[in-house]
Amino acid sequence: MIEVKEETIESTLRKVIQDLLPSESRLVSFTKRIKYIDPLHFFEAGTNLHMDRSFWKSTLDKFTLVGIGTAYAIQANHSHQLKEKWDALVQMAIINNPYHVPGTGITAIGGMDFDPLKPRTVLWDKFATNELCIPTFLLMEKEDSVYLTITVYVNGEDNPEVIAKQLGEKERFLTSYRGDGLCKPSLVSKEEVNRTNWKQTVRKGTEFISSGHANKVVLARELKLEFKEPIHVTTVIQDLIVSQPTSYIFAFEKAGDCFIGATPERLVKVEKDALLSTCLAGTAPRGKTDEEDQAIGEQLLYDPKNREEHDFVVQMIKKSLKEFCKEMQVPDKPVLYKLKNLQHLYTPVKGIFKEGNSVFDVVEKLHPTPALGGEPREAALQFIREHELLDRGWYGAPIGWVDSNQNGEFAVAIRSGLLKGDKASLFAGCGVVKESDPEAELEETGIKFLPMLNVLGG
Ligand SMILES: C=C(O[C@H]1C=CC=C(C(=O)O)[C@@H]1O)C(=O)O
Ligand SMILES: [Mg+2]
Repeated sequence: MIEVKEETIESTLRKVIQDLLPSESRLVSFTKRIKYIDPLHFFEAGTNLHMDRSFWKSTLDKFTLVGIGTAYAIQANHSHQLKEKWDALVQMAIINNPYHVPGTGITAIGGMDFDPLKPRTVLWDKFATNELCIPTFLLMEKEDSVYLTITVYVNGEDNPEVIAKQLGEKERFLTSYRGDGLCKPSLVSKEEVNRTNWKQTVRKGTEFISSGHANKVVLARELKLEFKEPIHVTTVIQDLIVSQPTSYIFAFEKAGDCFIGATPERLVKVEKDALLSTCLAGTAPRGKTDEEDQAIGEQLLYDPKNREEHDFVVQMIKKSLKEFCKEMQVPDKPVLYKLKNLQHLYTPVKGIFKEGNSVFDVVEKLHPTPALGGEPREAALQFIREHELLDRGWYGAPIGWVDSNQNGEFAVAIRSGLLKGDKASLFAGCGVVKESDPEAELEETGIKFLPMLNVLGG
């Protein structure tokens, strides 16, 4: 990667393009600090330019990314190819970024299939098996500082003046847009897909476990929704930010379809040499009063079935992260993680990241953890592939971002749904262990639909 400093887009492009052969291409990026603008205005403005959009927010870190358009998309059949392709691209890139803050310089946002071996249905036809999108315009907000990175893929025959002018016009539109046009969705129908069959699948899961084939299998189901008019994505994001302040809010749009959610589950965060991960499994509802809520929480903390579900995740993450960390801190007991609609057992993991590894290596090693796949992984995946009546697509898989300075964060895409115009599919799963009761697991998945269902007017 070549770093250049203190030039305009046009002068940088001119120099880069004149050195390229007609058949050669380069990614060129330019980061600057801009005055405060509302990230949701910027996101909404993207629809008017008919460009795909992406969104990521970690409310706790006061960190937001909004991507508009696609300067370059990395698609791959296998997740390990993402890293190879990303490294090759960044190595050749021309990066003009005087700031050493995560989420500046070339930054990509993306996700992947939960299980690339499960045959696809039309539901997810717009989404690649693995995809990283490097947006043309990327807004990064940290605390109250806002940065804009403009990235473009040029070849030796491009005209620097024309490109710079077009980018300038779009930038002015995106950064000056003020209309929010918020519009609440009106739900007209709701269908729990295969509700009865799903309980039978859970029963099959417990039999599979009792007969010694696995210890845990995570099974998911789908809720189909229909609306009066196409769902307004910006409104959904805004409502998720307000209702789920302790979750990551994400949205990834592809040719009009949008995968969106509010997940509490961090898979991995890498910033310089600090690594963070999360074990999240074991669930109970919130109480209606403080006393009831505390009592439910206490019960969850000591409930053997939920502790077992949780412990498989802790053991696996601990074991998997050893090779990546010089030091690691993992508390030996979970605490409660409270969300608006439910509470979880939670064990945070902290480590000192060993040099020479990347966030992609960790994602590949961890996915799927027993919070989404099961234990042991292969037997659980085989069971899910054969018996789950659902195309998970990107649900339950890593979703997140990475930048050219090796920072990045991926969450597990749960509490999510796929919006397709005036229709939506929501997904929710639960950890099935030997003692699982199908009716109780059905109820648990029912609560897990709520973060998305509530903001969609259900
Ligand atoms: C699979 C989901 O949740 C996982 C994460 C936390 C708790 C879980 C549980 O208690 O079953 C699940 O393992 C989902 O929300 O769709
Ligand atoms: Mg559970």
